[in-house]
Amino acid sequence: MDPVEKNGVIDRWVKKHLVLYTGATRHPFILSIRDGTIDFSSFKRWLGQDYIFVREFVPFSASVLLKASKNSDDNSDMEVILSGLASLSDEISWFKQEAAKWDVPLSDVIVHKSNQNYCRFLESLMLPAVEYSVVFTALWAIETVYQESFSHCLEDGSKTPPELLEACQRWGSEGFGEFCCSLKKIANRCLEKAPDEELKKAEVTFLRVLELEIEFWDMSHGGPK
Ligand SMILES: Cc1ncc(CNC=O)c(N)n1
Repeated sequence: MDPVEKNGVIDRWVKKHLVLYTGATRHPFILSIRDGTIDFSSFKRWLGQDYIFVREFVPFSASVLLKASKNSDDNSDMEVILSGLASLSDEISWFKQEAAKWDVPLSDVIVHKSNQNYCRFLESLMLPAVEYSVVFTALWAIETVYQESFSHCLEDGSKTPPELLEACQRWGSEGFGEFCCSLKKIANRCLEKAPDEELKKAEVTFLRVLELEIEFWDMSHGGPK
């Protein structure tokens, strides 16, 4: 493929896989937050499981940072990833505080199968052999699903319960949106230079993230286990 055709790879993939993308970013769980019908027990289930996920997401982000320091041709990549890592520290504190507020005991959360699958997938991406463009695509997709989902709950006309506004602002804020925009630019730059085979791998990884995000929402939204 010539370089011109590869421009805006991410936008092309989002368009090409719009049904799955929308499935992840407009999931019934998110729509129930937005229309105020959410069952708080679902939110609590999500909170406990996401705390475990985020703890696994830290070493994943660190592995992307390590790959940036070795492979990237642009120094600013590292700064973007580092700022993401720094906010994860704050995020872990938030989860603990929020869990206390909702009486969710984080010490004895049983890891749900869907969460376990997702964490295993992150582990597989941490292997040194996985290309920078592939892991960066995953990083962009993971963050963007949350950004698109939670910002939807803050739009005009949404009836998000006040108790959940803080959670929505964490990922739905303008600042997080800008962060995702920076991730997208870097992902596009890496993908433009990637050989076709690597590009294919990155696309498959993108689709896998979307599936895993949908399963994660399903787990939160579903009835008691
Ligand atoms: C399942 C899942 N996907 C994406 C995010 C957002 N990234 C870090 O917080 C998250 N917390 N949980």
